[in-house]
Amino acid sequence: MGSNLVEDMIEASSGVHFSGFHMDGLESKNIEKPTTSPGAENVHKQPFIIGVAGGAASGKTTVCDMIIQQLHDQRVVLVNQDSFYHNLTEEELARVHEYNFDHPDAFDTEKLLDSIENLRHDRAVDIPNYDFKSYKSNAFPARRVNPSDVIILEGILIFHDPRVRELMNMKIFVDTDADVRLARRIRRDTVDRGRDIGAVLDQYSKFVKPAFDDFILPTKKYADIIIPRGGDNHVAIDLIVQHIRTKLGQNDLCKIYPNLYVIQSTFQIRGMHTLIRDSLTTKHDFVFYSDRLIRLVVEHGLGHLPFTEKQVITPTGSVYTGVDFCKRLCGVSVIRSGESMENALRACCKGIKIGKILIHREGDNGQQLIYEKLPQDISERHVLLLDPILGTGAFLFMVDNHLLFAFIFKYHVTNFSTGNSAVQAISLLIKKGVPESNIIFLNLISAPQGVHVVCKSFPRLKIVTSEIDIGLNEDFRVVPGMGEFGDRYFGTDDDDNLQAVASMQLSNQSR
Ligand SMILES: Nc1ncnc2c1ncn2[C@@H]1O[C@H](COP(=O)(O)OP(=O)(O)O)[C@@H](O)[C@H]1O
Ligand SMILES: Nc1ccn([C@@H]2O[C@H](COP(=O)(O)O)[C@@H](O)[C@H]2O)c(=O)n1
Ligand SMILES: [Mg+2]
Repeated sequence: MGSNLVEDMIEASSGVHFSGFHMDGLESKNIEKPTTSPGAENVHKQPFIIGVAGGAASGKTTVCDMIIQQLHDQRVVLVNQDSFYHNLTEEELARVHEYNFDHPDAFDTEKLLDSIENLRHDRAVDIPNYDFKSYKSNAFPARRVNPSDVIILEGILIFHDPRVRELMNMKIFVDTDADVRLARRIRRDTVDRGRDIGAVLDQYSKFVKPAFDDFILPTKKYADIIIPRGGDNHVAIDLIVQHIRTKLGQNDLCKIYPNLYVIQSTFQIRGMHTLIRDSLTTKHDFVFYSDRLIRLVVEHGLGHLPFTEKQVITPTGSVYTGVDFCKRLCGVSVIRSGESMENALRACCKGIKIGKILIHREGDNGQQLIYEKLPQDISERHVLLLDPILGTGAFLFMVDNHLLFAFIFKYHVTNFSTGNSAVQAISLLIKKGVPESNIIFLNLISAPQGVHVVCKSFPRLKIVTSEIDIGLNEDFRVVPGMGEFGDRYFGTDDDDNLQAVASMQLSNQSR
């Protein structure tokens, strides 16, 4: 590629671009469109959903009760899978000892999904109160459950259906020895449920044990946390409660995507954001405060790199056990805005190699022209991908049964210099052999739409950002945003015009 062409493209990339793929003709395709009303998807807070599975009488309910007790200042609701047992027919009731209550088909999973969907959308639901004595789910009045900050789903087979599993932000498996479970079950079923010990043992050997081996135990692999000894394991429960508290204090998107990291907000950080977002801020101040913020994001991103232990001798002759920095690193900036982050990276990582990527729409046929200059051995390096704004999303889709990098298009109008190019850049890095888990994407501001696309498409990559904005406006620009980052940073915006508009808006507001 000739240098003139590259220069032309860099020049062109400072304006608003229609990249890759046009909306025309797309309406009929079944492709999710981004929300155009700013923040629509963000206004409603998503609950933190915890799944608790394990064998019958393993201590699931006990663990849930302890979590709820410790989260006393949060709105927490427990939804038990038992509530969704099918009602038995007269025939089944007559031969209840032959009914398998431990099989996945014993539950009305559609109804459970429906209830959770309602709770997630802020609607109260009526959950049946199952009666283990009469085997009926309508023996008692239903329980009214209100939307909450935390929803705990508990049950022997709560991890069985992938649709239920996918709703969960955290999955816990209570792992208790089979003999302990059986002993507890005998006591519970004879004392609390008025059953005969012979029937309890028959049910156990005929249904409970085989179902545990066939359906419950195989779901243990989905657990994020396995708690041995159930409610006796106070350390595990404390850690879980701490984790939930952290997640509740975080941006909603961090609860959904474990690969998204928003740096802890402080008044200093808010102050810097206030300055760079202010349309009246001078170029000099914009660059100064952007640089400060970028430095923080870079330092935070570096904290996600692997390390090795290292011991040194201090001047007092003592041993200090510390860590050695990860050596095989490289930065990659997405031209042009990403270049504003290079200095901060160089200041933190002496002599770091920095590659560049430019992605440009060529013509109207959706072709992408990609300029890249990357280190030869990039596949062996951890990559810090630099782009200050993650704006719109993009979609991976199939064309003629081929899912290829060349077919990754943006499906709507976007500003080329903002984050949408991230998906193409990441795909290019992966195509060059960089493992997805070796990529850390650093930016200052992310729009939820961009986060959804990047985090879903690349779940092993990490995004480190300093603030998540409300959304995108009808022009697919991040709002509240900060305008054209590249233009403001490199001084190619029409300052006078911008400031005149802002002053006019301010004076209108104060009238
Ligand atoms: N750590 C424990 N020590 C003693 N008994 C326990 C313990 N955990 C639970 N139990 C008892 O065992 C029975 C089953 O516990 P539960 O929490 O209801 O299990 P699950 O919900 O998994 O069926 C209950 O009677 C409960 O009181
Ligand atoms: N009518 C019923 C319904 C269910 N069971 C047993 O309950 C167990 C699940 O409940 P946990 O609280 O122990 O998780 C399951 O093993 C069923 O066999 C029942 O006995 N009668
Ligand atoms: Mg229970």
